[in-house]
Amino acid sequence: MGNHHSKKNIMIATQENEGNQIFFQHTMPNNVCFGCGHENHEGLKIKSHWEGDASVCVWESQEKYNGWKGIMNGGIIATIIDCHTMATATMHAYKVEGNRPWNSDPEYRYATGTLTVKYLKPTPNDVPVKLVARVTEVKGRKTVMTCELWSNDQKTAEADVVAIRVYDSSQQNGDNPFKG
Ligand SMILES: CCCCCCCCCC(=O)SCCNC(=O)CCNC(=O)[C@H](O)C(C)(C)COP(=O)(O)OP(=O)(O)OC[C@H]1O[C@@H](n2cnc3c(N)ncnc32)[C@H](O)[C@@H]1OP(=O)(O)O
Repeated sequence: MGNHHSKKNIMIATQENEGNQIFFQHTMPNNVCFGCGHENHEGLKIKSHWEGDASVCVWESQEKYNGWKGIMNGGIIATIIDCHTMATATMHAYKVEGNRPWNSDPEYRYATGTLTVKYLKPTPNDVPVKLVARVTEVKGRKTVMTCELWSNDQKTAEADVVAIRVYDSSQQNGDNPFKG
């Protein structure tokens, strides 16, 4: 059992650390989220990483995520922005605490408080998109971010996002709906 488990972890690490790139989501086991969970086999499986102070996600859509034919569905755009920014808020919190790993204590979890997307141009659904998020403010349990969506060299959407820290293992008392 123990061996089986560690083999599985090794396999995940090999598959997912493409090149030497470490993606935020690959340090997050048991993540069943539709947008970013690698345990959600029907999900979008986005992958985010730091490029300096910005977090970046390159994601390739599929035909089933069309809005109008050939144009990416707006809800899917909101979903990838949501997941990329929640992972960014999470990893930023760990980064400012000495870049400690996600599986170290205390464990923090974030949920979307507010997500405002401005759709600027149609986003082609048949070329990879790039998300670029930046933390603009951390205040109490809130992390405020901007996120841009780029298709080729065109910015097709921009978002303002507020993530709220909804779980802190050092403060946990009683039930927490986000701990499941
Ligand atoms: C680990 C990485 C993997 C990530 C995977 C999962 C990513 C998935 C992301 C999601 O889809 S999460 C699901 C969608 N979001 C939710 O279900 C959240 C539902 N809402 C809530 O549970 C509560 O409304 C919430 C926790 C967001 C806030 O309630 P609280 O009672 O904790 O907030 P409180 O009233 O104490 O306010 C704390 C601060 O947050 C601010 N705030 C509260 N709700 C807000 C809101 N909705 N938007 C923006 N700011 C908000 C509030 O103004 C205040 O700021 P200040 O300290 O500056 O005064």
